[in-house]
Amino acid sequence: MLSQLQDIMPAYACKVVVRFLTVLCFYAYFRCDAVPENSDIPAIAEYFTTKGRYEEVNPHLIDDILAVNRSILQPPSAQCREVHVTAIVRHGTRYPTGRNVKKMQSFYELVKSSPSGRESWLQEIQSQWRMWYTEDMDGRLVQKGVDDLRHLAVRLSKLFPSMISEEKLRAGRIKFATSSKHRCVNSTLSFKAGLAELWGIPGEEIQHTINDALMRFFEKCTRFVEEVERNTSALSEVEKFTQRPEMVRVREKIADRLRVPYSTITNESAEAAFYLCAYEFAIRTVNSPWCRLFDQVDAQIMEYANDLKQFWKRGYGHDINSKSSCILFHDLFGRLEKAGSDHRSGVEVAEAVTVQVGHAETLLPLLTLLGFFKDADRMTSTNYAAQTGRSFRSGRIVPYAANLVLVLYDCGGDDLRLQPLLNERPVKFPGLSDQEVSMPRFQDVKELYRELLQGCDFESECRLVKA
Ligand SMILES: O=P(O)(O)O[C@H]1[C@H](OP(=O)(O)O)[C@@H](OP(=O)(O)O)[C@H](O)[C@@H](O)[C@H]1OP(=O)(O)O
Repeated sequence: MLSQLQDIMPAYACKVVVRFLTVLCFYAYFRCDAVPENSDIPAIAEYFTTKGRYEEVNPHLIDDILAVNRSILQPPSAQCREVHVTAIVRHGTRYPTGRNVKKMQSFYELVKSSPSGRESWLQEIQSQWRMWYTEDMDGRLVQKGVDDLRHLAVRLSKLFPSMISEEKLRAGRIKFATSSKHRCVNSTLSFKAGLAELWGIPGEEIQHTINDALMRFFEKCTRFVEEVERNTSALSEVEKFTQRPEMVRVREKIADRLRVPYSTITNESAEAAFYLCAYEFAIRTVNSPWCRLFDQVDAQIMEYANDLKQFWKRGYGHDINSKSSCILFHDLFGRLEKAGSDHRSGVEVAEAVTVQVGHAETLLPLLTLLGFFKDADRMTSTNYAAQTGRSFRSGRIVPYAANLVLVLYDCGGDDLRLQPLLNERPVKFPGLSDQEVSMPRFQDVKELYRELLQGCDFESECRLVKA
């Protein structure tokens, strides 16, 4: 090329042109290339929201899945004894739902028919990777999800050895309840199997009940179903965000990386690409080539899009979202109250431990009702830039196997304490000031939620008010 150039221009000019063309070629190559990945964990794994692994919230478990740190539990005095433990748990890692498998299959066909990639990651998708997801997977629990719950059971028994114990299990003082969905039932069986293996007892002897009134309250709450679930305008901010510049740019960058027209990449395409990256990692622990379609900025925008859905469908977006969990709130505090009064009157607490297995949409409305992760500004389609520091990040709150654990302690002299933990880390009840010192008094917690304890009636909250 240089010789041809020299025929038409002076030598010094040739060098300038060649240098410019070289820089241009490098720019062209890297402009379309995806994010360089050289680790087992996708650089964007923290942004997978409700499709994220539990380990991203507790990275110490990557090296030791059974690691616990009992020093995080700091009762105010050595005489404090656990009276009752309640764990409300999301099921473990699961397959995509049928609806998302369809999106993923369509996007895979689109990428297969895109121009042959020069990049190794695109060549891998187009010539090696095979679509293995099928619609009949339908959100079922995967082996990783079985392990998630088995390991959680062992860790919680190590954290609370006097409560989650073989003795209490054999005495029938550990009760299990689950959503009827197969992913939750199988998660419950896995949790029980974890304990059975730990203590060498047959797992099938441990009973559990199906309780959708508690674990799937959102289906039973008529006002939620009519005003949110079946009302597309309830999620209007979610829809609007798909047309905002941030999300438009994400789609354009995917199109650039695939060298297809911008019109080819729809919002469902971007979702499907993100899900393929997230599920390949969560289910197979593979940093798949699909993740190369997103850089960190793209992933943060995809995270916001899903958090926006969780905010408006399960969180602070609509009051009925949290009020639909009143039935679970009263079940929880009613049991704590009974355990406290039985213990104080010298009666054995019949239900020492309760394990309830549900969904992300079981936990998020309850956490919202309790005031957790409430930010100063509501999440909308237009304030993404101002929300980058938000606390309402669903991947940090309800990853697979997420768990809200409440421990009631008797510290003597009528001093009952209540310690909340989320994903095995102590959290502070929002609005209680003196928690810096130690776990709050149960009485102070009840005072904090007095209005809810006296009201929050599921039937009246969920009754559809005639227009
Ligand atoms: O986007 P999908 O279809 O996966 O959404 C699922 C929910 O999954 P999530 O949004 O939480 O990742 C699923 O919640 P899960 O805790 O059971 O995984 C929910 O049960 C299912 O109905 C879908 O929720 P949606 O709100 O109906 O989209």
